Amino acid sequence: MFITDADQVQKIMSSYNFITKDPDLYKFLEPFDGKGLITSSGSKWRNDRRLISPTFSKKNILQYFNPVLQETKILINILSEHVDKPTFNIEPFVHRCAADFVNKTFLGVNTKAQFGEMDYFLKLLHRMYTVVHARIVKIWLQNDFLFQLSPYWKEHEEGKKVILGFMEKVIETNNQDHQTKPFQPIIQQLMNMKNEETGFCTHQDLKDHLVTLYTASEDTVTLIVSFTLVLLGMHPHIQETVSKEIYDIIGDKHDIHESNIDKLEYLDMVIKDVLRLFPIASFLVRKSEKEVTMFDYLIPERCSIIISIYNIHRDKRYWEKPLEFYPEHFLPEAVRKRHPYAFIPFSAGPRGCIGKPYAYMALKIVLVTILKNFIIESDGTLEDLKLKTDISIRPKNECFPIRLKHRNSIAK
Ligand code: HEM
Repeated sequence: MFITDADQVQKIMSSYNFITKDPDLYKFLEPFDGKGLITSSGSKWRNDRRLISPTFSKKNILQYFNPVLQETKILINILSEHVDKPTFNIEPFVHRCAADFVNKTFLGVNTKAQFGEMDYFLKLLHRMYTVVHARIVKIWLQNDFLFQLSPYWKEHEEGKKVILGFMEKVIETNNQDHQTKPFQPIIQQLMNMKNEETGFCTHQDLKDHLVTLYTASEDTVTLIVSFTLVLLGMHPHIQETVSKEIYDIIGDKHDIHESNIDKLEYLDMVIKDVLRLFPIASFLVRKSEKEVTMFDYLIPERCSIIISIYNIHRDKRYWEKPLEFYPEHFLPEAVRKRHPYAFIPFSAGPRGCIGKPYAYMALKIVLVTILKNFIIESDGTLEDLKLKTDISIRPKNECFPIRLKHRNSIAK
């Protein structure tokens, strides 16, 4: 079943009959994610989700504000080299920065991805999104024997070795690291939950959850920052309105502070319209746990339901300018009038994204800090951005071209 109607999505997503992901598709993530939150189901998912959720509450993730900001300031220094230089692809720079702050805040390790230390790892990780997606969409690769004969197999095995090996090393290092940090990384919080009674969190649980959280965060945040910068470069008047808001709320002498986050309302609208145009997961697949009648159809047990977020986000029934970058879609009165399930970039309901508060915080820190320092320029129009999708949605040529100029003083 293919769903593109917000009413139907609401019924599916808020029902416990549809919280099982389609195992025939999600099983290809399991060699990496094991039984982490994205791939697990049933009581394992329910228990783990209940235990992990408080770790990602808006209040708890604020302790990561400064570590994310510190890494972003390193990014600014690196980007300064590109001021007044020709067009370049911003994505690898944001990706390395995101890797460093995710490593710090989730895994409790200090890395220097921004200085090239993790380039092989990040390239391999990126490649795995393509390999896993290929297995999902190319039916012949779903057969283990044929997959092992394909050129993807060697990469898949190398990816497993390097990514899982990295997580093992991180867990080992964390067990030996008794220094007190000004914040408690996610790994530490998960380890503190170790409990014989609940059975959580074994070594395997820890590894599965860390790989899942890692892969769910670094690529998503990188892509949304990169898409936003390209769109702001294409729409100078929107960029100036954001810059003015930043100046009014933060001024040009200080860094962004955690108390500013909720006040940056126009920036929030900008990010949301980027999430609308480029929903990281362009579609979701759920499986019915039992036979039900819904919207006048009999949905049999184990029926696959495909929810096309991409189509809903560009449907003229819900959006005034569906194919344009138009942050005003998120003015409070427009939001009030719209169906609540017409905008679901983080999915929704019990299986909605656990990392939403972390994502919004990181997106705002990185975008504000870049926009306080630079004016972004990019050529072309939104229509020129041809997309493809692997595990995430991204430009077909994987390039986010921009130019930078110094912003000496933010728009006053
Ligand atoms: C802009 C950033 C992000 C977007 C657009 C996004 C989007 C999504 C979507 C659409 C889903 C549902 C996937 C599905 O049903 O298969 C999801 C689930 C999930 N996301 Fe995110 N995500 C983002 C950032 C993050 C971050 C930063 C984390 C890490 C904390 C994270 C962790 C997860 C996890 C663990 C799940 C599975 C939840 C469950 O099934 O219980 N995400 N995300």
